[in-house]
Amino acid sequence: MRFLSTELPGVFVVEPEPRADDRGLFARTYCRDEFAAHGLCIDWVQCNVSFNTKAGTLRGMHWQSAPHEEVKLVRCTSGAALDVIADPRPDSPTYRKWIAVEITAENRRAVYIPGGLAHGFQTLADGTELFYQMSAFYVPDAARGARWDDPALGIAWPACAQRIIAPRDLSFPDLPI
Ligand SMILES: Cc1cn([C@H]2C[C@H](O)[C@@H](COP(=O)(O)OP(=O)(O)O[C@H]3O[C@@H](C)C(=O)[C@@H](O)[C@H]3O)O2)c(=O)[nH]c1=O
Repeated sequence: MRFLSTELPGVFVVEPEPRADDRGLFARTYCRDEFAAHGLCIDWVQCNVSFNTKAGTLRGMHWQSAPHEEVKLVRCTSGAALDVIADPRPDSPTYRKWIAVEITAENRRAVYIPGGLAHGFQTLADGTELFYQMSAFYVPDAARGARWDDPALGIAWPACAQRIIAPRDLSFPDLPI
């Protein structure tokens, strides 16, 4: 696996190194020792799947507050999505910074997201499924969110014919500027 750092400290793109032969390919998608060698989380307590019927489905931007911060390892197992990570912590040197990574079933990239950062995605194809490994349990009372179009973040989402967003995700208050 290749661990590629990003402009948001602590966020990594994890790329598999496929071994191809006549049958297809084989690739490691997670290795405890390699993650530990990079100082990354190796203690996953929950795995989630997120299926999205339509292209243009946007979920996020979500995180859990202390002491329930979640590290997330997110990959796309069907279709394609633009995965977005933002820093919603006003006391952070990278407050309001965001990055986007295209994750697809074909490129098999995973995105490693440290606790406390906001995560969301927009699907780029119908029938897109994401698979998450999570370092902490779901605690609904600790759920926090930033709106997809929060001016403090200014995320450049891809254009699409129709964006599908849950009412809760449209109701998050503005982050301070
Ligand atoms: C996240 C989560 C939700 N649920 C329930 C609550 C609700 O009834 C239903 C759907 O939940 P949501 O609407 O919050 O699902 P969703 O909007 O897909 O939430 C996810 O969004 C992306 C961007 C993330 O980063 C994830 O960590 C998670 O927050 O599933 C669980 O039971 N366990 C969980 O871990």
